[in-house]
Amino acid sequence: MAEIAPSILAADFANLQRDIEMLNASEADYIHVDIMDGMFVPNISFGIPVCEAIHKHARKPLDVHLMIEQPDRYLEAFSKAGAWGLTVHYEACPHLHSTVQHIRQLGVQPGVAINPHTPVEALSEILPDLSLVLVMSVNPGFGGQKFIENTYKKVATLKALKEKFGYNFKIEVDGGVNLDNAASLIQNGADILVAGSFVFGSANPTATIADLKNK
Ligand SMILES: O=C(CO)[C@H](O)[C@H](O)COP(=O)(O)O
Ligand SMILES: [Fe+2]
Repeated sequence: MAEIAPSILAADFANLQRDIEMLNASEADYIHVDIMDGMFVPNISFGIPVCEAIHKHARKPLDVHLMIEQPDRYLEAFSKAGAWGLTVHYEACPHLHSTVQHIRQLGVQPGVAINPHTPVEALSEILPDLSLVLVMSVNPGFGGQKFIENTYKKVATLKALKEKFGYNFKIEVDGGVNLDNAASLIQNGADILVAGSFVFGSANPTATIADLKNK
């Protein structure tokens, strides 16, 4: 069984409060909040005021995924906007250790995300400092993409490192997650599954969250 983090990116933005209330009443463990700047990724999603608005109604921790360049500029603002966790991209952070320490100093759980082409081994020196490693199972920027199969191997490698060194970080998988790949992801070591379009595109999102949770 894994924890579930539905991605609000796939919600109906004109009915955000309604969709947050649905998540509050569901078996979701977190609300995944995708921030895209049109620079690190080609798409723009939403920013700090929307994160604040989500936080006002959410009764689940906000798992904030920053797909932005130079994220250090905005860590404090997202922390004040209610982030429980702040995940930055390895590919966007030349001073990753400093960025991670900054997140922790803000009292927020630090996470690092890796794109599909980035090997898990690139994180070896930072793993002891992390609460979360987010493995992108699609190229970041858009919901509704096809799951990349190589993700299983990366999750298994991370799990082996956790066991070998006794690290505490959770392994989160983000992109194209559905009921066809959830069980294998969990078997390979995933602790948290992000699902956007599979949840919000289903006829009964509450039941879909429960189905994913009970895998
Ligand atoms: O970070 C993301 C995209 O960059 C999203 O969290 C992810 O794509 C979730 O959406 P879906 O489940 O529809 O793939
Ligand atoms: Fe995400």
